[in-house]
Amino acid sequence: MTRPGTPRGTVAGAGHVALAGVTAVVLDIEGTVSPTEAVVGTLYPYAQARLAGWLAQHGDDPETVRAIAQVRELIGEPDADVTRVVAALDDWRARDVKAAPLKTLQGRIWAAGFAAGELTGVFFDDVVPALRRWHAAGITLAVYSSGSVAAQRAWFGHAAGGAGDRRDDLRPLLAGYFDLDSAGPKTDPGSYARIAAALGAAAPRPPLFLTDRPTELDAANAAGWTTVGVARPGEPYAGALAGYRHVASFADLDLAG
Ligand SMILES: CSCCC(=O)C(=O)COP(=O)(O)O
Ligand SMILES: [Mg+2]
Repeated sequence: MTRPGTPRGTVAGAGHVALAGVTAVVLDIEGTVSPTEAVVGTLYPYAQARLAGWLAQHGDDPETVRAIAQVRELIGEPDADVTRVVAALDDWRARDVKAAPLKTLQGRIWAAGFAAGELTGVFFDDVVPALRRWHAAGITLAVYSSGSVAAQRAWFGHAAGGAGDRRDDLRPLLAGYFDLDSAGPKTDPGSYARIAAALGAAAPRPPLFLTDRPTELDAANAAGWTTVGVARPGEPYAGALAGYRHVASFADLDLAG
C-alpha cells in the first residue's frame, strides 16, 4: 500500500527494502536499534534498585515532584505516599508499561549511571554502520522512544563497540530526540505530526519511522509518514509484522537513492 509522501520504493525480495527520497529517519530504540533484553534486563533492574533512594535524595527536584504527581494521578490516589508511588512504578516496570513518570525517573537514574561509567548503550551490530552511512548521505536522524530524552542521549552517548572498553558517542549523528513528554504517546498520530513539525526543514518530506511495534507503525502511517517495521529474530514483536513492510536488519534497508 502506498502512503501519502511515501518515497518511490519496492520491497525487493523477502526482507529487503529499497527507498529513494528519504530525507529523515526517526528511530525507535527497544527492539529496533537495541535488544529488548538490554533495556528490560539491564536498564530496568538498575533503575529499580535505585528508585527509592533517588526519590529520597531528589524528592524536591521539580522534575521529580512532577513525576510523583503524575504517578498519583495515573493511579487515582492523590494522597499516595512514596512507598505506594514506588510500588506503582515497579508494577509498571514489571509489565513494561511505558508510563511517562516511570520513564522520566528511570531516565535520570540511568543518566547518572552512564556518567558514572556503570552503564553502556547496546546496539545491534548493523545499526551503527547504517546510522553513519545514512548520516554521511545527508539524511537527518532522530530518535523517538518511550525512554526519556535524557535516557536517549545517555544511551547513544555511551555506545559499546569502541576498541577495548572505549565507548562511542553517537550523538553527533542525531539531530533530535523525542519522548512521551515532548511528542506524546507513540500510538497517537498527533505525536508524529509534532515530531515532523519540530524537525521542520530538516525533514522536507514525511520522515521514515523504523520501529518494532505494529501499533506504532499504524500511528506513523496515519500521520502520513513512511514506515518500515523492524523484525529482529528473537524480539517480542518480530512475529507481528507479517502485514507490514519490514526488515530484519538495517543492512537490508537501502536508502541510497
Ligand atoms: C535506552 S533509552 C530507554 C529505553 C526505554 O526505557 C524504553 O522503554 C524503550 O522503549 P521504545 O519506545 O524505544 O521501544
Ligand atoms: Mg520499541
